[in-house]
Amino acid sequence: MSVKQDLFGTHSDWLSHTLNNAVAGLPETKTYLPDGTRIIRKAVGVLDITPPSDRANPNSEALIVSAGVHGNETAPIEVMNGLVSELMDGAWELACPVLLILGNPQAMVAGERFLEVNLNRLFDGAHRRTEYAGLEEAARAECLEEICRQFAGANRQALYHYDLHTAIRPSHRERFALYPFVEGRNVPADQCDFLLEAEVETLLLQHKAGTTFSSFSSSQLNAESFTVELGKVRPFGQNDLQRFSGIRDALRRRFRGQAAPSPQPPFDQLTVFEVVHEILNTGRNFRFHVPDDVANFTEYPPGTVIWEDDDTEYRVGRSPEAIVFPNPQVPVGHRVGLMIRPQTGSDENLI
Ligand SMILES: O=C(O)CCC(=O)N[C@@H](CCC(=O)O)C(=O)O
Ligand SMILES: [Zn+2]
Repeated sequence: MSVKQDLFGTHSDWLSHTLNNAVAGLPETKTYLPDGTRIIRKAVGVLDITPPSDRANPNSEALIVSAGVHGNETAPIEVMNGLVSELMDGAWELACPVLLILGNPQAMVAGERFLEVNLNRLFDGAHRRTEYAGLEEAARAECLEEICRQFAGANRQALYHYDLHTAIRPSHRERFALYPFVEGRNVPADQCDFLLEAEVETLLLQHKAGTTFSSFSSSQLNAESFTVELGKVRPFGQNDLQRFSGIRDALRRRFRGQAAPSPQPPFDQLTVFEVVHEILNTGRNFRFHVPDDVANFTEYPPGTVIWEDDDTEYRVGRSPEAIVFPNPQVPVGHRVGLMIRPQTGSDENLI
């Protein structure tokens, strides 16, 4: 039997196997590529891939790469599936341990952001909250956390996590990354260069810890983690994958253990914003004053009322602020959007 058959049965590739087994609880399966690379399918949509022990890992790193945490954000899923196919077809050799994750297979089948609850709000233990008991997404978050912990425990190299997404709204900045907040943590310069290599020119620094996948891996696994927004949400088959070649090529370079190129024009300057306010649906007659169709990074002048409820309101402060991820259709307590402004002062959060 071929490696593909071992892992994916009659299905042509990883994505097809994942979509066709989204509700199945398949047992763990292990196989080896002809070059000795070990592939373990830890769960549906989760591959733990380790090069032979005598192969050099020049960048001394282990990588977690995830996509499809939101089921309708399909382009990064297609990018990852393509890289897995290349590896399995022997197009190149893997140099470092990688954990590849398609986050929410059932939502991918449904073509929806999520089924019952937003998976990307359930990490860092939030899946244990009583209101989420018995939900598919809570079980998936728990499963993914455990697999990531095992991977981090088994691979003592520097750990990196890139959680790949696409955005619901159009955006004045096509690609941007979010750096989860961890007390005392600064963005390493080599990670800024990696984002530029992936043609991601904008970085948002979170101002408080959250319950996203990247927050979990950075705070609990000590990974350097980023949520990376790579373009616009589209159904499977409708993505222009050329627009995603930056992340594809940059990830492939890391997987192969090749040296980092120095940033090249036009992708040689990272623009950094800081989150100044997270808008939450307070549930107290919450009113959101940002129109439904507004693009990410739309700027509002000082004094603009962004939201209000029966007790309070939020106005833009002394300098202009921009909105990211505006979405009032979320449950009470969940995020309606982020208010950001260009990073002030020196680059104190960058090293
Ligand atoms: O376009 C949108 O409104 C959402 C896109 C998306 O899924 N973004 C992530 C960002 C996670 C983070 O803050 O690190 C999300 O909302 O989960
Ligand atoms: Zn998303």
